[in-house]
Amino acid sequence: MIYTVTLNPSVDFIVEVEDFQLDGLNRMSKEAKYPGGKGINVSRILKRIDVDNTALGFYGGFPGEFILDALRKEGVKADFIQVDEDSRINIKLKTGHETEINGLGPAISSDKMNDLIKKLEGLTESDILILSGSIPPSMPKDLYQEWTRSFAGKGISVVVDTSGKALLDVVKEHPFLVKPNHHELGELFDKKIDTADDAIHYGKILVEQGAQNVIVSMAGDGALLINKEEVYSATIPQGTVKNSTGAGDSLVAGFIGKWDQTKDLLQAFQYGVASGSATAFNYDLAEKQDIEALLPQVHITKI
Ligand SMILES: Nc1ncnc2c1ncn2[C@@H]1O[C@H](COP(=O)(O)OP(=O)(O)O)[C@@H](O)[C@H]1O
Ligand SMILES: O=P(O)(O)OC[C@H]1O[C@](O)(COP(=O)(O)O)[C@@H](O)[C@@H]1O
Repeated sequence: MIYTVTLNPSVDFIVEVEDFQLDGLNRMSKEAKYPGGKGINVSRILKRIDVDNTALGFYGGFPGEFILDALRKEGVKADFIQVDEDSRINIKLKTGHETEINGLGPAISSDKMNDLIKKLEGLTESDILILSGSIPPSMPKDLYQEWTRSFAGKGISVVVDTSGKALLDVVKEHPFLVKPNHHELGELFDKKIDTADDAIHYGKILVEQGAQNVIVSMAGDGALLINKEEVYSATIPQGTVKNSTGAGDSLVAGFIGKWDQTKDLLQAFQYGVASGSATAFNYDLAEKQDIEALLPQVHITKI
């Protein structure tokens, strides 16, 4: 079974404004609200591609109810722990540019954290654990590292999608997959990454430090899969970007879903990239048919 953990879920409030005025009154030309947070997005895509999974995490207040209700309507299995404060509302402002304003999220007490740990205690070797997104400020900063050490140590495949020091610390604990985008990868080494060669160079360092597989996504400019044995690059389908929120999460979901079904890394990589682009070309996350329509445009080459 695949479990996703979203410590800091969100309502993603997508707001479009034409001719945005910084100091003026702006009116929305289009708006939408979706359940968000990285693990939740992964679970929604997994469900859409028929991969059994359970979403875990914390929820609170009316945004939390919105998130759970939306997951219920889509048939996503969810087992969330209620907290006192409201789940966050993240603003995704579309003005011709994409600007994101993400909230801090509610405080999580150590009792609530222990409730979540209890839910994870039953995981076994055949399970996959996906830890995605920011860690709320009230929780230990090294939580992903601790959990990766503990669960990967039991033979569970752990996937971590995070950034900064949390990511650098996690790779030492041998996660099955990490997926920085090229900006996040550059940040780790204080370098600007503009080329695939640079991305390969720094991606390989994450592998040397312990990650089993590293996917470096570079938005519309390609993606790389790097492990101890090989490096592969993927072409990205052509299309019009409608809303790239959740594109990275869709890549992770497509990759892990296909890996779970086939144990074939290249098929998984191709499916992951098609999933990321299919979401970027849609307003909400992609549907299975959108993903599969893009597969012929994703060509994988060994480097
Ligand atoms: N402009 C784009 N055109 C086509 N596909 C895109 C575009 N932006 C993102 N994607 C798809 O989404 C994936 C993840 O996007 P990226 O922006 O690199 O990650 P993140 O969302 O984590 O920042 C890419 O590998 C690609 O498949
Ligand atoms: O936990 P963080 O890092 O604040 O990110 C949360 C945000 O990321 C998202 O999961 C989207 O992530 P990606 O665009 O990287 O796939 C949104 O749904 C959510 O608002």
